[in-house]
Amino acid sequence: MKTPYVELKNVSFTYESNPVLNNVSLSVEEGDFLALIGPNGSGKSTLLKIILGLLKAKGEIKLFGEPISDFQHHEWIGYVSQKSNAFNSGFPATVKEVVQSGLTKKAGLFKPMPKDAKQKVMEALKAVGMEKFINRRIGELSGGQQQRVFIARALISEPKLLVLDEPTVGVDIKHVQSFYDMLSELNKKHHLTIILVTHDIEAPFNQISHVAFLNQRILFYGSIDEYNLLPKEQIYQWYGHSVRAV
Ligand SMILES: Nc1ncnc2c1ncn2[C@@H]1O[C@H](COP(=O)(O)OP(=O)(O)OP(=O)(O)O)[C@@H](O)[C@H]1O
Repeated sequence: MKTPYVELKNVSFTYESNPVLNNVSLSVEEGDFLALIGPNGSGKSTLLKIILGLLKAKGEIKLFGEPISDFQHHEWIGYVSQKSNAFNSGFPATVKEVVQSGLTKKAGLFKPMPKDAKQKVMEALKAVGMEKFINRRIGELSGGQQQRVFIARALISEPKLLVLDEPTVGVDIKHVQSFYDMLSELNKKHHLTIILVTHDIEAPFNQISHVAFLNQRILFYGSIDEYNLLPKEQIYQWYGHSVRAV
């Protein structure tokens, strides 16, 4: 059996006196495309921060087979946070500069850029369909385009696992499908394992492989085929009153 990239067993977390995660267990294997879904405030971002080592939780957490406390290869995990695409039009950095800044994770802040930096920037931009925008100012792009640039920035350090927190926030509704198509291509063609956090249960899930439904605890975890067999009313009920069945 392959070693899971992420393995959580009975993970619990409390902010001061506010319990947020209760006995969460799940695993992400190489090649998976996992959607972590749940309503606002259900603990999704907190769980990601625990996986990224930014918050310390109770329970067992292993990354690439190692206990998180021993894990050193942080460059294996690319992360794009929820509010990464909040630039105003006056922001001076170009797409090239933003993507290239992702190389410092691998090269180290004060080391020179590798000689093939430009080529790597181009490859990362091609993978997200943004190569034509290399010399544009990041602030002049749409929310969805900026999000793609931030994914390219994460890809440039050649991660094995890409973690995306609500990547379609700020993406125009008519571009959401092509955004998911791009992620699917990264998963299938570039063999990238992906964890995607979203509170959107209407997202086009046809390209993902697994779903974990979180609301403080895991209410469902399984393949997309198993998820699709769930009665819609059940999913809406898990969401509480924030979403109505159609
Ligand atoms: N730094 C913090 N200190 C205290 N409580 C926090 C902190 N960050 C989040 N919380 C609380 O923890 C709970 C879970 O928050 P979290 O951001 O993990 O949820 P989420 O599922 O990602 O929500 P959303 O979909 O709205 O982004 C919420 O009740 C939130 O108010």
